[in-house]
Amino acid sequence: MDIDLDRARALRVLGRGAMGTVFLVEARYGGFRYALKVFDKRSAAATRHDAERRARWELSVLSRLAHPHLPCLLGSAETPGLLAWAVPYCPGGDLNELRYALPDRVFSPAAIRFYVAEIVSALGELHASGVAYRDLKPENVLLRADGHVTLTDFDLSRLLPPKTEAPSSASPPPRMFQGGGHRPRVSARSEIPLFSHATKPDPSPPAANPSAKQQLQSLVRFIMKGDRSELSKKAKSARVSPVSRKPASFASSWGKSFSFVGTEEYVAPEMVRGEGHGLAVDWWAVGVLAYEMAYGRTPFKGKNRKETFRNVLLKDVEFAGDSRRRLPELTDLISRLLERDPRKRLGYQGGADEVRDHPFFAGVAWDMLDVVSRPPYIPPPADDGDEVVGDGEEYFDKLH
Ligand SMILES: Nc1ncnc2c1ncn2[C@@H]1O[C@H](COP(=O)(O)OP(=O)(O)OP(=O)(O)O)[C@@H](O)[C@H]1O
Repeated sequence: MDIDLDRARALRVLGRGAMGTVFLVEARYGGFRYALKVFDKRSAAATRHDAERRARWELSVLSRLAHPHLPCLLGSAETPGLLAWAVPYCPGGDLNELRYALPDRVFSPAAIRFYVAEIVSALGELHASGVAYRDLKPENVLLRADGHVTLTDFDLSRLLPPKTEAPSSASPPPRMFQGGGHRPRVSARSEIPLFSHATKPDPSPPAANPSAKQQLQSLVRFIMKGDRSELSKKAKSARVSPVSRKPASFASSWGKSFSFVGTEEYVAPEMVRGEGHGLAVDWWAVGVLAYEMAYGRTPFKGKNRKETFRNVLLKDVEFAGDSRRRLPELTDLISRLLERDPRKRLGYQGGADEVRDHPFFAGVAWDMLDVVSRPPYIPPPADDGDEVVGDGEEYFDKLH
């Protein structure tokens, strides 16, 4: 479905990444807000590292997602110079920002259980569809207004069948990628008339239309003079993103990728060794994330990248103080996720269900995470109306 920018105004820039700029956009009628990610095909970054292919891949993945802790695609638009898509707005910032706001910069075991359970649930859905996320880190875990989480940033994700057997003509393609994808659950949000027509997401690249084209060209100009102060503030707490955005190698054997992507402190040993990797890299990253939430630092960080990778391959995970005694389940979960041999790692054999069954998650209502679990932190009501950047309103008016 095409984005109808005639019904929208840009409020501010939410974030800027390697793949584009994300705006907070408000529907002119009804006031519904959503995030609009804009990829400028002609930017310097876009011409490097196969970025356009990654942007299209991200859009294609989003168009098929339907899970409470994964973003759903609200709409998209394309011009010769731009590709843009809308997803629900998450006003609570990300898990990294939240951790930095905590007095001792660590989460309680209960909060870790809550957030990691939702992340495991989201990864389980992605893996069931054959997609390895490959970029799990706190900066990519966004907080919704109700305090539940949503993963963002799918450009490094990759379609990988769950196991590494040779391809068989009898094996069906992963369910998300069968014949146009499955129809997402319709959320209340997607029924709001933001867009010119409400149909199920189109997995193919969106068609350009003249009006959207003009609007988006102007949007690029708006981006260029956008407010960077908000962004530089945020960058301080955020790790620099992926280690590499080289084109993914498609010379991969079935079920494994040999590309090297991710954020260095979160990269799994099999990826460092370059021996090919599968979905288990995401379970490794869950272990790193849980460790960072519990101890306020990642387990393998070195003085430089080389030392970090050496640590990933060789260093024993240190559990500070008496945490093995105080937090035996959490310590065990982290140890089993940070198993260097991917075949022995928790989640390798039994997928997300194996992780869900770990004693740390005892009592978690997996089927009703979104309903019965009380988030440890509810973001204050967003006051984004006061933060309109530049001439956001006039800018959209000029488009007509
Ligand atoms: N739905 C959203 N709601 C609120 N903020 C968002 C949303 N989506 C993205 N952002 C903000 O925009 C930033 C950049 O988004 P995203 O990570 O998708 O872009 P990217 O170009 O792929 O980034 P990266 O360089 O990390 O790959 C995020 O870190 C986040 O701060």
